[in-house]
Amino acid sequence: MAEEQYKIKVQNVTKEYDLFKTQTEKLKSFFSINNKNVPHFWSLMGVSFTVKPGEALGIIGVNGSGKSTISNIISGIIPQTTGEVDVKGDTSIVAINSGLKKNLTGRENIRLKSLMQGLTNSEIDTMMDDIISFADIGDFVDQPVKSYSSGMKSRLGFSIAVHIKPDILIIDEALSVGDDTFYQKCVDKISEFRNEGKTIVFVSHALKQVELLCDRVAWINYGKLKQIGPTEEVIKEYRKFTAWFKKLSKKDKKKFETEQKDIQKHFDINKYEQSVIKAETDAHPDEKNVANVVNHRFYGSVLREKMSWLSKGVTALVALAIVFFCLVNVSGHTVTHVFAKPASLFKPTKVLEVPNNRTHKTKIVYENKTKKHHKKSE
Ligand SMILES: Nc1ncnc2c1ncn2[C@@H]1O[C@H](COP(=O)(O)OP(=O)(O)OP(=O)(O)O)[C@@H](O)[C@H]1O
Repeated sequence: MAEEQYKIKVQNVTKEYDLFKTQTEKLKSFFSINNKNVPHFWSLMGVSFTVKPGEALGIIGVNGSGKSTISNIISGIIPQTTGEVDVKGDTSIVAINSGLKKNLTGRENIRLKSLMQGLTNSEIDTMMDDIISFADIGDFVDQPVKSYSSGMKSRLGFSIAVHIKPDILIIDEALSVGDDTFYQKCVDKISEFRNEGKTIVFVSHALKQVELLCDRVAWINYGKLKQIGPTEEVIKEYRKFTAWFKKLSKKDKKKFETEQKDIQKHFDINKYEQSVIKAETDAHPDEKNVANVVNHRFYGSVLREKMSWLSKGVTALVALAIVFFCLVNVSGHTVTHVFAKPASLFKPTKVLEVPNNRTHKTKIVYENKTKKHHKKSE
């Protein structure tokens, strides 16, 4: 069987957040044996899909459903908690709140983002005027980005992203803040991008834009992939859902949302893994090692975000050793002396400088306890 051609593949991807209330709570959790009291939230509860080369995939869903989480994971901005993410090529993300450094000017941001994408300074110099002219932000290009409106940030971000010509362009709600003229320029640029056979992931609430720009759509619903398929079909179902939701009373809306969020809070990753193993074993009864393959897919490509007990122990030991050697250094004793007389760690040797009529100073070292003194040099 020929292997499926894809540009992006996400498989069994989850994202967990710890909902700490304070920084102290976060610090305490590092040292605590039992973290069960910290509430968890699963922004994604096992999402799988592929994006084919040259395809424009729309991602839709209500607020907080996990759209930005998945687009940030694909772009490599945040890591997934479990699952496999395979992206074949460079990505460039345009999002309202990502990518631009607010203390740098527009021009500096252009250079920084382009350098990060692997372009050389001379390539950037050649593109600079085009990027500035597309963004159309006038003299503001030499002002710090923190002084920009959200529309201006979006213009600059979009302009940089399309000019550095990535293989995959990810647009997260960035068109929603621009005005009509800029929006049309972006649509034209995206179409141009599509005609060049580049891959696009387009996250948006604007269903009309999605209909116009996307070949297929993924509907993410409270952390799960509810549906993926041809744009028309998925948008039709999504519209039915939003129409149903709008008709609910305020109380029922609240109840529905709370129920969904509760499912996300109580998601059990181990149960999910078992369900994937079962489904894959049922689908391929002759395959051996399904459990190992699934476990490797879940955890093989992610760094554990939480430290194991062994790592915590080793980190604590290293920290203690560093503190010990600092104290030994400050005390002025040798390590063997401190081991022989641990109390001396807190009784530093005194160094007195006695002036004399020679060209260098004479140091007389007094040991605290004995008050003996030794001439170190003369
Ligand atoms: N750093 C974080 N810590 C805790 N929860 C987070 C964090 N980032 C996102 N979330 C939660 O994850 C869920 C998904 O967020 P995400 O931003 O992906 O949603 P979205 O679909 O893009 O929403 P919107 O349409 O409003 O942009 C939300 O409930 C959000 O509160």
